[in-house]
Amino acid sequence: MQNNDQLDLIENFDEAGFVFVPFEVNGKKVLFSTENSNFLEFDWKNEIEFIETDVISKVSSEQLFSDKQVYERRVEHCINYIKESACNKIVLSRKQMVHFKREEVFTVFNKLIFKYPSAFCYLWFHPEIGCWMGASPEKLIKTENNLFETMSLAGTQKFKGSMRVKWQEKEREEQQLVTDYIVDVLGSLVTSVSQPFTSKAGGLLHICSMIRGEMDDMNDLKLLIERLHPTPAVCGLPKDLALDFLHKYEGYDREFYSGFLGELNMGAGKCSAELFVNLRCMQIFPEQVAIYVGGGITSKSSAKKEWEETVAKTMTMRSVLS
Ligand SMILES: C=C(O[C@H]1C=CC=C(C(=O)O)[C@@H]1O)C(=O)O
Repeated sequence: MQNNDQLDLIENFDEAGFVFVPFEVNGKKVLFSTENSNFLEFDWKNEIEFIETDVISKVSSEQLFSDKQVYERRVEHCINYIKESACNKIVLSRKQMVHFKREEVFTVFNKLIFKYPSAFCYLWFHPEIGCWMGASPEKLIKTENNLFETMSLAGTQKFKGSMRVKWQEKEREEQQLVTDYIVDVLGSLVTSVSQPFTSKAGGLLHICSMIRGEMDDMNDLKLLIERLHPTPAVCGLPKDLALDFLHKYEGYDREFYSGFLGELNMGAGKCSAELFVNLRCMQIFPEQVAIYVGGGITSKSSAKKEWEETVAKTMTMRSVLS
């Protein structure tokens, strides 16, 4: 917890503290520095209790109907653009407004950490930026001295009780594009790439590959981040064309959704970091929340399925809001 209300920004990723970085590379990169923060520790497993219910927070059917029409039209436009341009993939997204009582923020966060023990769960607030909460399944980068690990995560289907699932060509291709991009931008730093495997994130399954490597200098974290962010798991390929499309047609500002966040322990002889992509997240307002969701569009996408995928992704947050 930062012990003042200053807004400290980060530039070089050679600091120590907790970073919160938006999707746009030129946006404000916020740092809660270790120096200006107090640390509170508690064993949440003994402190809180979560009773699972089947209640999902409601969105009116009129709202869903109009959101669906707008999103499906955007997806169709995106598919046509991909077919006619040099773009292979664009990760289109939207935000879903859901009713919420701000007083419930800590109850909701308790539910989140209980429900998604393997995700990176966070609750973040700064008076000048606002309040965000999320349960990210995607590691952007983890470093320890000069060793690093990153992840290629893409392709989505609902978890229906088994991890032994079949992946369609569209999902396999879309994940391979992310792996190829990461291997390409990190070049000779990469030492190993795992086979793709199925990974579970709440009620969803994704295809994942782990990519590991060695930095020439253990202070090269900034360089790695600049090469990786935003990856084609949240933006698209080629990056400049995808970004241009998103700026023109996505229709809203992503702010911190699909940016990244996490701990930096750099300087004073220390060199480690663990940063996560800000997915499965929401922005909290006094009476409602904005849940952010997206999906990778390729020439093989269907607008209806892409809508359904984003609805399934909203459930990660909606199922703790009830
Ligand atoms: C962009 C999101 O997910 C990414 C990560 C995993 C699977 C994805 C997909 O199947 O499209 C996305 O690339 C999101 O959850 O908002």
